[in-house]
Amino acid sequence: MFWPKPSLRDRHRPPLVIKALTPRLSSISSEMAAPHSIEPEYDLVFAGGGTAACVTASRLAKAFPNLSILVLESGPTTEGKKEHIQPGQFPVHLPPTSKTMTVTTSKPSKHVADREIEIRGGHCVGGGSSVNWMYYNRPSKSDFDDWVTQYGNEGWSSKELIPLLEKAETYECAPQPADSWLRRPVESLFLEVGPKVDKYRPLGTEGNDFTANSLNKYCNMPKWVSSNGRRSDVPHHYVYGKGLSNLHVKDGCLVNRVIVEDGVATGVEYLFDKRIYEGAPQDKHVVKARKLVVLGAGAMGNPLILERSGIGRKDILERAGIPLVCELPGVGANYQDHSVWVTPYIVDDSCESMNKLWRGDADTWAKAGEQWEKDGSGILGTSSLEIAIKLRPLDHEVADLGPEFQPVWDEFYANKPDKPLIWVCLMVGLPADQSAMPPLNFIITANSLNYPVSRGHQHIASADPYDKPDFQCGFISHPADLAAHRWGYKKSHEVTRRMACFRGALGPAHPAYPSGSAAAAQIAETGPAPIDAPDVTYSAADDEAIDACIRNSISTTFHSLGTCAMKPREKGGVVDNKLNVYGIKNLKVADVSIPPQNVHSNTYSLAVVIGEKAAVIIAEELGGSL
Ligand SMILES: Cc1cc2nc3c(=O)[nH]c(=O)nc-3n(C[C@H](O)[C@H](O)[C@H](O)COP(=O)(O)OP(=O)(O)OC[C@H]3O[C@@H](n4cnc5c(N)ncnc54)[C@H](O)[C@@H]3O)c2cc1C
Repeated sequence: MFWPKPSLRDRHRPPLVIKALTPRLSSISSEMAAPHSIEPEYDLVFAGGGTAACVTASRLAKAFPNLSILVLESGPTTEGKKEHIQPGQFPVHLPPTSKTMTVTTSKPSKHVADREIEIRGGHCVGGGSSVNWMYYNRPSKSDFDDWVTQYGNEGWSSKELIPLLEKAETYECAPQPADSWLRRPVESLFLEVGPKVDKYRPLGTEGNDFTANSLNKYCNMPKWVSSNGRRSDVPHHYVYGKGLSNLHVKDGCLVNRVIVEDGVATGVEYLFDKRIYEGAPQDKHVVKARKLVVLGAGAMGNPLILERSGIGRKDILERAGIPLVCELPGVGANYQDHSVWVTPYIVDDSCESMNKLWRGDADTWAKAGEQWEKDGSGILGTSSLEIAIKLRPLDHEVADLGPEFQPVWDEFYANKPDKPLIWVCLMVGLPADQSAMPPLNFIITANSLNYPVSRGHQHIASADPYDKPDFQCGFISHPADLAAHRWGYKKSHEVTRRMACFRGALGPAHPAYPSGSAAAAQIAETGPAPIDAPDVTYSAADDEAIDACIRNSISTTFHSLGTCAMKPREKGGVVDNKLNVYGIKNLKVADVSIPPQNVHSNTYSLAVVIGEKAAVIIAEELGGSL
């Protein structure tokens, strides 16, 4: 969810790297010269073997046993590896040295205090589903319906997509047993204190029901973790061991470009990824696709493959020396994420947390490992993201967000009651390098903006597939986004500072208020405020301090999307409602690069539903059904 890099003027902060956990990464053989033998031709070829691609490919492989399907994934395989199975291990994928994640660095921008923000993405079979934080959050109905009413994508309404999402769902969200480590005291405290602090926002039971009923309630949230404590990733549930002999998933295969002949995609060019298979020869190979090429390289990968194939904005291709095949200016535009402001707090030792595990404490690892082996329970069996509130300003609160936000409210939110503005979640631990910090007990609250107005882009900088792209995340470049984060922080802080376990805000990550203000006095407190204490009052100068802190700290939820938008070509679209790339036959895109507009939820569920929908579309075109 976050992995903030200190700003240039904030170098004193510790580098946020979980060094202690790094050695646990599995090592990947560097000796194989030709890691795979790949046939010269398949019926379908997938470029990228992430979340959505694995869903689509496996559904089709099962429904059409005579169809040969190749999936080329640039990252390593995940089969049977504990770091992809044990939920509590998710932070091991985050360090900069990780081979299971890519890091894409956004160019510095004045909106984020000239910082370079790093965005991580899954880089392994299963993509994000194999490394993410497993928080299960569903979009709202209107999120899908907007794709039809605003962008003309027939077939993508909530009525059509929700059954597909439910088909994929196997998670269990029944109440947890009393002795479960899930819903620990600190989380119960948040759920208990929240409704007392804010009389308009009660305790709820279902945070995830597609409608306005989920909003403005303090709720338990489900996770992509099964009752036996296993990560619900896509490959272990759709691909590995499923007897799909016609589905060939090859790891360490980096797709360079799509081969287009006379306007038809006929295959892809790939090479063995030297980051996975060190020393592998770097010559390029071609594999033909008899029927279809499907891009599933995600919001970060697809624009790069398309542009290297000559499909994209003319000036970008010219700059990289790539001949134009199809002019499609929308490729790589429209980049979106859910920007997040993570605020750490110190809590007392009564709060059982993940901190010792994530600091690499050997004893904690040994005990947690033993317990997990026994029955999948304990801290290795959870991702520790269990509760949330989806905040939507009430009518009397909208004015508090200020004049920059009002037009956005009027245009986007006012008539869509199922759209929250910010979701706040609490994590019982600080998933970052704590080696330079005192061994205190930390929790974090994370305030994520659901529908940022700000946009970024992802483009190639050259024709070299290993080159760093020209990436701009665009965070808080629109003032309404800043206003929304400011409001969300004030709301969640009122709850956290009243929890009995509260022992202070972790200084550098919170605003540096001007001395003498009420906010400055409050932020220095080292114990809980009474439930009936007045809310903090903020002066204009305090708000400026908050804004500065947001610019200095804002980060990513790793929910990159929208860079190959499904909308009309003349409006910057890249694919039509059947996922066909405009201007090229036999080429589709199927993953979270296609949403024309954001959804409020975390994006694993979105990737799965897009994968399911893509399978339905392709099955129909193949003359069958699922
Ligand atoms: C650290 C992290 C935490 C997250 N936490 C959550 C969470 O708690 N809950 C939630 O709902 N969502 C979460 N997400 C988001 C969610 O996992 C992703 O949005 C989703 O998995 C994206 O699916 P996708 O199919 O679009 O792309 P991906 O799953 O990213 O798949 C794209 C694949 O393509 C491969 N690829 C890229 N370029 C090439 C190329 N040229 N050749 C071959 N292969 C290529 C990549 O290696 C990758 O495996 C998280 C994501 C991350 C990274």
